[in-house]
Amino acid sequence: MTELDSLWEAIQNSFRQDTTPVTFDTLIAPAKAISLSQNQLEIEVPTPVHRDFWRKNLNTQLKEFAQRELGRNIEPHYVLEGEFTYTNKKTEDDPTPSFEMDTPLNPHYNFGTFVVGEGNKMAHAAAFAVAESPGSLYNPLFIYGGVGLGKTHLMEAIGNHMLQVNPNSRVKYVTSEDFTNDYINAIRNNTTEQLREEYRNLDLLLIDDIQFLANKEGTQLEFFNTFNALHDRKKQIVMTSDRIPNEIPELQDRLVSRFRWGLTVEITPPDLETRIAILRSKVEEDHIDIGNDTLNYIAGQIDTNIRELEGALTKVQAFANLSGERITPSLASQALKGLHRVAKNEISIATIQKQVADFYNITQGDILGKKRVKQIVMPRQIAMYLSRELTDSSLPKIGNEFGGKDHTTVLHAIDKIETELKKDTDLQNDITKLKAKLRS
Ligand SMILES: Nc1ncnc2c1ncn2[C@@H]1O[C@H](COP(=O)(O)OP(=O)(O)OP(=O)(O)O)[C@@H](O)[C@H]1O
Repeated sequence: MTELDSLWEAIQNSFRQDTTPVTFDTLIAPAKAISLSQNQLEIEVPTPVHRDFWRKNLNTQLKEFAQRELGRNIEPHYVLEGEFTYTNKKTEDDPTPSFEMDTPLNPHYNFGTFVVGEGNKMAHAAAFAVAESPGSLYNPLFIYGGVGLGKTHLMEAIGNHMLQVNPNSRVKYVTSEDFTNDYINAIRNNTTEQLREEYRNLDLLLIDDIQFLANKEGTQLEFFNTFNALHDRKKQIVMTSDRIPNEIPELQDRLVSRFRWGLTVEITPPDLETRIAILRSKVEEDHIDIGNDTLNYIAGQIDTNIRELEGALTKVQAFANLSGERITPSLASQALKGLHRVAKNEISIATIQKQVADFYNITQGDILGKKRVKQIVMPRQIAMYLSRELTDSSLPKIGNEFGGKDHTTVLHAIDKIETELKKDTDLQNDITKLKAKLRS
């Protein structure tokens, strides 16, 4: 063993004794010492979140441990393992938590039950770091990604962790719709002062699905003031959304810029290994007897949404209970018959364009083209909307497949259709028919 290896082993052991197993596994164990000179120890870390956490929370201890081992002072230097796609802005310093909770968190949504994979490791590390250092490391933390990928799970895990460390912490979890309703009710009942008192004295505010603040001017102003009050006092704010802040339509610029003060992290759909690991952890937790081959089969059927993945497992279990048969890949295939047809990857953007064009008696060329007449613009926007709904494609990819259009055009189309859908029943019927056709 080299001097560096034995030094690092000793340092890691000291950290292991000094921290909880989950902190150690998440933030300390992934770091590796890569070189040691007279006074500099170079440490490689997997993500910028790890680097920030080491710099801010572990640096002093690291120097102490190294001094104890080597008998001299060293200066740690952190380097990143690779490049990461994330947006990071500088943050503030120091807080401490204390509380009472009126929105119960789901106790299952904790870090221990969260399976870490390629698509969520950055979000997981950031959430954990925030739970360990609320208000100081990344404030706000903004987690975004597709439906059913674990955003709420991670967000509530932060709350559960904080409450575990300090049961008096004031933690509140709300969806942005709850926040809106609270605000409207407070105006109606003349209780805005109480509402402010409640929200502005929290240690941790978790706001889910923040995109629903779009178009709500009054609520946005109230939220802006709540945000500022909490941030000024170095209290942690965590938000989730299906998209990045500047893609949320009609969100005031001052909110967009505040949302980007902290860290914005994306969760992307899990790869096959992660899906299998999620299923495995679920069957172990529920003591279900299912072989790896069946788990592989189920994980192969659903590749986008973890909620659907869990639903598929439940379906297979129910099918086995009803039929009294053992769970095998062939039983799973029977139980999930028909499911694969609606799996997102089965439908291509080209098929959507063709079906929509046929439905509205125009050509696929019209859909791809640039004509701005109403009879074409609306079907084009519907096709873009369905491409987002029924495939996994990103906005730029959809734009590309629609004759090289910009992703903001796609976003605009989706928002337009979503808004129209709220009031136009003919459009609702058309979309239902088109979806049924595409899935048949
Ligand atoms: N990495 C993971 N490990 C274990 N379970 C997970 C993981 N990711 C998601 N889940 C589970 O998948 C389900 C859906 O997750 P969650 O509700 O957090 O998704 P979401 O991204 O908030 O979805 P939505 O966009 O609908 O709000 C939950 O039961 C959650 O526990």
